[in-house]
Amino acid sequence: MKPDNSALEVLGLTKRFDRLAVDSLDLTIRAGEFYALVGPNGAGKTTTLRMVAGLLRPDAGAVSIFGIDALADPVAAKQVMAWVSDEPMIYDKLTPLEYLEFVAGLWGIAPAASEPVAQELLGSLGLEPHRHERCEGFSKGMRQKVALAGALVHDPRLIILDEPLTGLDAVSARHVKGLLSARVRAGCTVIMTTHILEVAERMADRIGVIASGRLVAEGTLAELRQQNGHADTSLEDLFIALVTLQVAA
Ligand SMILES: Nc1ncnc2c1ncn2[C@@H]1O[C@H](COP(=O)(O)OP(=O)(O)OP(=O)(O)O)[C@@H](O)[C@H]1O
Repeated sequence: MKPDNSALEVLGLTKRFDRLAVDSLDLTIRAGEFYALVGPNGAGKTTTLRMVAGLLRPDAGAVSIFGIDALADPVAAKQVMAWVSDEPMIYDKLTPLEYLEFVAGLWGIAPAASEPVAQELLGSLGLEPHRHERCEGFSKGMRQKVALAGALVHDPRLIILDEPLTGLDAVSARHVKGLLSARVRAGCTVIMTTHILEVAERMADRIGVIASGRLVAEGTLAELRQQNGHADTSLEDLFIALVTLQVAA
């Protein structure tokens, strides 16, 4: 089911709660691309990514991560990916450095190997001055960055983030965007949900639009514009047009 260069292949992914949240979704993310998933509130973005990350069992469908069947072998799949929730949980009594060393230990990475990685992550996220302070005194944005650093400490090839920029100030947002772009340049694949369409427009190689649990459009910004028939439309206008069409259908 996996084309040679795909990082993630989702086929027929379906999840129903009291109503259908993800509706037989097909999605292919190429290795090395920065992919933004956008869509209205309740469209099924988080539910899709939680199933991909192995946190929620799909009712139907298949998930392949670099060729690993993530439903049959979730441990192997988790080793090559990172999941960063929009509600991060970290250990408050630890300092960022201790937290990263703790997470690295869970992955079986020796402290001698993890420490330079942790220091580099904290530096690139602007947390270096706070590395020896306990997380309990941190703001929401600082906690988000510690959680992101923790998710990257095992050097995942696929990084999946749910709304990573929400609640971050401009400086922190720039740190996170810089870190993610650097990871993509180094060959990682990033999938991110966002409501900040400007971020999708500026950062993503391709954008997927989800509505009512289905992928209703996908492509580069130029391709989306072409599909919509307006060469100079903003992503916001395209988004509203696509989503309105979906609601009317
Ligand atoms: N644990 C749950 N129990 C019941 N319903 C759920 C649960 N999680 C999600 N849903 C429902 O599934 C649908 C999709 O929700 P989801 O959180 O995936 O949307 P989303 O696109 O991420 O939205 P948002 O942009 O608001 O975060 C919604 O109708 C939501 O109410």
